[in-house]
Parts: sequence; structure tokens; C-alpha cells
Amino acid sequence: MNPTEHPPDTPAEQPANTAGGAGPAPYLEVDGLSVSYRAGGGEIPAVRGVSFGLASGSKLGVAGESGCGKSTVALALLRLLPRSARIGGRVLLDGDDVLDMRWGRLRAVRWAGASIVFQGAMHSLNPVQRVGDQIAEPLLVHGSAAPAQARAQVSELLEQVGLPAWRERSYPHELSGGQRQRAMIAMALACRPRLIIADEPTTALDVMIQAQILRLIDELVTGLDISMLMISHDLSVLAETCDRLAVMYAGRIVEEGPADEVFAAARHPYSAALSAAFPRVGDPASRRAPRGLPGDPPDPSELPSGCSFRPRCPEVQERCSEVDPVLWPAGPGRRAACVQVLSPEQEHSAAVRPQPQPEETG
Ligand SMILES: Nc1ncnc2c1ncn2[C@@H]1O[C@H](COP(=O)(O)OP(=O)(O)OP(=O)(O)O)[C@@H](O)[C@H]1O
Repeated sequence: MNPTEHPPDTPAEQPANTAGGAGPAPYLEVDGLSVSYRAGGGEIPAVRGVSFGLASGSKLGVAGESGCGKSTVALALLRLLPRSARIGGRVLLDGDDVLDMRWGRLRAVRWAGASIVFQGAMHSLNPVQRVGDQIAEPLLVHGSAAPAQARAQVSELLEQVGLPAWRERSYPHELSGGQRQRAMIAMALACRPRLIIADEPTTALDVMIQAQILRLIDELVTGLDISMLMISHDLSVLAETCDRLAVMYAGRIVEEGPADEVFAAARHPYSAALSAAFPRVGDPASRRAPRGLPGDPPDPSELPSGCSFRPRCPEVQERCSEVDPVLWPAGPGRRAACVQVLSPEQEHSAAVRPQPQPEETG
């Protein structure tokens, strides 16, 4: 992978520091991240110039519908993308560019610098290996523990995630979905990473178990002072768990800011629609029934001219087909990529670029 390669149709994005203002350098800093997949003789621009920062110990939620590029961002952070992916931009982990790292350094960073909890633990765990051996693996690979020590640490990790120590001898199929996800969390914690990336960690679970797993993740990352990037299509879950939110649409961040504010008073019509689609359960202030958003996200290889959300936007204006807004200040610590947050002067400034591929899709 060549870190200097940008997909040809990827414009530079305004830096969006989601770390939350001045202070120490963020532990994770993503700058102009672009990923395209080679498929069917063409290129699918899955992520288009995404930038954000994550301060040590803080929690950022990344929301958006299926296909908006969330998982691609997560995989790019640890260079876990398939070979068909072309990646550009920078992913700084504690100041070191992951996209530029040599193999040895990259192996050291995975699990120990940052680890990922994927959706659907059944697919992430090896079905023919005992759970304890799988949790011990990162400890042994990183040489941070001798086999006897690793055993003791596995018992401790299992206890931390609420599983009895004897479960180390179980195979994944002997555990329930929630227990498997707990085992995945134990594995992700094994090398005491400074960052956990949780990609839809509760998607495959029923609602009661979802709540337990989310509480567990929240307690662990808070207690151990680990930074977290949590990905979900459910804005209300992220608003409850995270300090800040970034909302993605068609491969870009379209809004970011403090979690409560974005959820309660979105500045981008897409974030508002997501928030309406996922009201907070049990919140008396949120008595509204869920409201779906008509239509589907665009095919990434056939984006409409101007703003990508325009064809579904309930607040669309004429100029939305002409301008393609980047993230722009939308209140203290907030940004949104919508012409509505711009003054007419700003609209003609560098804040707004013409869409590089202006073909109409119908
Ligand atoms: N290996 C691949 N080859 C080609 N296209 C891909 C590949 N992986 C993802 N894509 C495409 O890239 C875009 C972004 O996909 P991605 O999985 O990152 O989205 P997502 O928001 O995580 O969706 P979901 O919530 O369904 O996982 C989609 O259009 C998807 O079809």
C-alpha cells in the first residue's frame, strides 16, 4: 500500500479535530484518509478525505448507515484492509504513521497500541481453538508474557469481562453470543492497548445483551483509561456511550461535535434524520416514535453532483446541486458539512468546492 496514493477523485478535507479543542496531541490523528477499492474494472471510493483526532482517554462514536465507509475507516486504522484497497492520507498513532510503518513496527502496534473488537464474534474467533488459547495468543505473540504467566492473565481477563475462569477451556460454539463477545473483548484488552476500536460490537446480539455488553465496554475503557472509537449505525447508542460523535455519509464525515449536542440538536440534516430514526430508549425527553429516512445512500461510484445527501435531504435547496460543502464550524467544538451552516461569503470561499465528478445519476 502506498500512503501517498490518493484516489484520483478525493479532494483534500478540512482538518476536523474531534479531540475537543486545545490540549495534548491526540493519541489517534487521522488526516485526509481516503480509501478506494478496485472492483469490476473500476474504483469504489469508500472513504473520501476523512480527518479526526481522538484524545487519550476519550471516546468517539462514528455513526452512519450501512455502506457509508465506517468499517473501512476502522480497518484502515490498523492497515487491515484487503489487497484491493488503495489508501491515502495519514493515520498517526501516538505520532507514528501507521500507513507508513514497517512490518515489524506494525505488528507491535496491533493489539498493543490499538486493538479491534469486530461485529459478530463467531466469525472473529477461531471455531477449533479453545477460547483461553485465543485470548493468550496476543500476549505470547507480543512476548509480553511467558506461557504460565499468560494462563494467569487469561483467567484475570475472563474475570474482568464477567466470564468464569473455567471458560478458557471452552470452544466458541459452547458460548452464547454475548459470552463470545465478552471473550473478544478480553482478547482486545489482553495487551493493554491505549485504544480500542469497537466496530458494531453488539449488532448480532439481542437488546438485553446489547445493553450489558455496551455497559461492560464502557466500564472497562473508562476504568482502564483506554481511548475508544466505537462504530455503530445507532446514533442513540453512541450518544450514550461516547464523548463526541462523527456522522459519516457517502464516505465523508458530514458532522462532528460533542455527542449530546449532535444527538439532540444536529446541524446537518442527515445527522438529524439518524437521530430521529434512533430515539433514546427510556429517555423521557425523547418520546417521539422512530422516524425512518426514505431512500438509500448513493452508490459510492455514482455520487450525485453537489452534496451527496441532496437527493434524500428534506431541507434541500437549489444551490445544493452546485456546491459540495466540507466540514465548517457550526458552533463551539462543532462542525457540519452543509450549506446551511455557511454564510453566502463563506459559500464562495475555500469552504465549498465543486464536486469533481459532476455527473447526474438520475
Ligand atoms: N472489499 C471490498 N471490495 C469492494 N468494495 C468494498 C469492499 N469492502 C467494502 N466495500 C464498499 O465500500 C463501501 C463502504 O463499505 P463499509 O463496509 O466500509 O461501510 P460500513 O459503513 O461499514 O457498512 P456496514 O455497516 O454495512 O459494514 C461500500 O460501498 C462497500 O460496498
